[in-house]
Order: sequence, then structure tokens, then C-alpha cells
Amino acid sequence: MSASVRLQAGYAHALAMLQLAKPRVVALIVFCAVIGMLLSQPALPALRLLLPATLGIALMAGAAAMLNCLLERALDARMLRTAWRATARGSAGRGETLLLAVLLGAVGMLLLWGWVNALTAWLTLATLLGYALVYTLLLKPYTPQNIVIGGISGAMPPLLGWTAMTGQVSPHALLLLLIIYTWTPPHFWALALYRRADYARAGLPMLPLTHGQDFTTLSILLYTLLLTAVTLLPVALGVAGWLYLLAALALDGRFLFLAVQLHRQYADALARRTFSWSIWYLTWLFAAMLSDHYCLLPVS
Ligand code: HEM
Ligand SMILES: CC(C)=CCC/C(C)=C/CC/C(C)=C/COP(=O)(O)OP(=O)(O)O
Repeated sequence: MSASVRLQAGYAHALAMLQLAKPRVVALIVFCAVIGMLLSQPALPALRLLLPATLGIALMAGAAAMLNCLLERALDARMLRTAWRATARGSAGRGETLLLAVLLGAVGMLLLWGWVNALTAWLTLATLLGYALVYTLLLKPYTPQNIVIGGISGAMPPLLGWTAMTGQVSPHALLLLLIIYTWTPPHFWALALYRRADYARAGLPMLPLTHGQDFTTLSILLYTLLLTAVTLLPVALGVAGWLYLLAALALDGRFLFLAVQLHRQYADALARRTFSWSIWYLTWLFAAMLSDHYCLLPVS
């Protein structure tokens, strides 16, 4: 094998290993964490705190995703959506993946412990274990409520960002957690609906398979209504102003419209659109919260 072919193969392998860290999911997780950091302070936080906190949370989230891919490699191999993963194809060795995940997690933990604070380090470790072990091994294969319970891990990032800057948990940070927590069921069940054949092949008890399409679309609609109420709480409690209120109403309006349509006239294409909207929704909602923070026009 020539040096350039070896280099190309090495590059392809590194890229495949990086994919195991689910970079796009982690990007949104880190985005929400950073917004949690910025919201916790009236002015911009010091970079010497913001940078290690961001990197530490990103590395530990990536490590959690990598461990999930490792533990689920046999299930992933049975699903069209995930069969391409290096762990599922067998091109990433078990030892190699475990080593990389532990390394990323350890560096992340050290950064948080040494440069941020112990509370954030422990909470992020608990989040990592909550997703990689509790959700992956104990909830996902056994109950259709897997993501409702396991969603607590996914909802932690803004709270982690908040504690990274302040060293304490506050009601405002818990409100941010609650927003992602109520967002998770519509986010995931929309995907589970149009990917149900995949989940059936893997034998996973996802809600569309255990309780049917109508029950799942109704659950999506009810959680979206709950999400609408929860996203209006920051305004009701006086921690967000007009700009956020208008953005939340528009974003919630679109989410509710899609959820109602989905329940009334189910189509895979609509479920796909709802899933895709859930990602834009969270991105814009948190961006609006941040913009509002810097130009607060109170709703009195
Ligand atoms: C337990 C909670 C969650 C579950 C079960 C879940 C499930 C999923 C699944 C299965 C996908 C893959 C879609 C695909 O391969 O096409 C996905 C994609 C995604 N999720 Fe979630 N998710 C959860 C929480 C979160 C959280 C907390 C965030 C961010 C704050 C997030 C952001 C994303 C993004 C950005 C994508 C798109 C990735 C891409 O396009 O490659 N998810 N989610
Ligand atoms: C800060 C920190 C340590 C965060 C860790 C929490 C974390 C990475 C949450 C992500 C949620 C996620 C990618 C769920 C995918 O579900 P799945 O595993 O069922 O999806 P899959 O079928 O694509 O593997």
C-alpha cells in the first residue's frame, strides 16, 4: 500500500471515529450549554471560564455518544439509519472505541474539574452516565417511556452551562432544562414514527410500535402543548421579554400546526418535517432567548 493510500485510509478511519461522537447532535447540545452560560451572567463571561467549560461539556457529550454507539453496535447494525456507523460495520474495534471514549471523557472531566468547578464536573459525569448507561442499557430496550425518562440527560446542557459559570443550580437554569425536557418527546417520536420499520427490525419498544400511530401522534400533540406552556413560563416569571415572547409564539405556533396535522392526517413525510422542525425550533428558541437577554424589553 502506498503512503498516500495509507494516509487516505487513516483519514477515512478518523472521520468514521469522529462520526461516532454524533457531532451534529453534540453541536446543538453545546449551543444550548453555551447559551445557558451566557444567560447566567448580565455581561459576557470571562473566556478563561467559558472556553474550558464549552470544551469540557463537548468532549463529555461526544464520549457519551461514542459509548452509546459501542454498546448498541449490534442493534445499530440492524437499522438502516445506523448500519453505516463504524461500530456497527465492525471497522471500529471495541477496544479502540472504548479507549477513545474514555480518553475524551477523561480530558473533558479534567477540564471541568480543574478550570471550571467540581459541581459542573460531577453533574456532567452524571449526565454522561445517564445517557450512555441508564438510557442505552436500562431504558431504551425495555420501555416505550425510554426517552421520557432518559430525556433528563439530554435536557441537562443549559443547566451544566449555568452551573459552569455560577457554581450553583438556579430556578432559571431548571426552567431551561424543563424546556428541552418537554421538547424531547415530540423531537424523538416524530422520528420514531417514520423510522418505525427500523425500530421493529431492531426489536426496540418504541412508542409507535407498542402503542400505535394514533397514540404516538396524540402524545406528540399533548407534549407540544405542554412545551408551548413551558416556553411561555420565562415571560410569565419575568426572566424574558417581548423579543423572546414573539419568537416563542411563532415557533410554538408552527410546532403546534405540524403536530395537529400529524395527528389528523399522518404521513411519513410530515413526520420527517416535524422532526426536522424540532431541531430548528430548539435552535431558534435558544437563540431568541439569548438575543432577548441582551436587549431585554420587559413584558410588564
Ligand atoms: C433522549 C433524548 C433524545 C433522543 C432519544 C434523540 C434521538 C435522536 C435520534 C434517534 C436522532 C437521529 C436522527 C437521524 O439519524 O436521522 C436525533 C437527531 C438529532 N438530535 Fe436528538 N435525541 C435526543 C435528544 C436531543 C437533544 C437534547 C438534542 C440537542 C439539544 C438533540 C439534537 C439532535 C440533532 C441536532 C439531531 C440531528 C442530527 C443530524 O442531522 O445528524 N437531540 N435525535
Ligand atoms: C453533556 C453530556 C454528557 C450529554 C450527554 C447526553 C447526550 C449525548 C444526549 C444525546 C441524546 C441523543 C443523541 C439521543 C440519541 O438517541 P439514541 O441513542 O436512541 O439514537 P441512535 O439510535 O441514533 O443511537
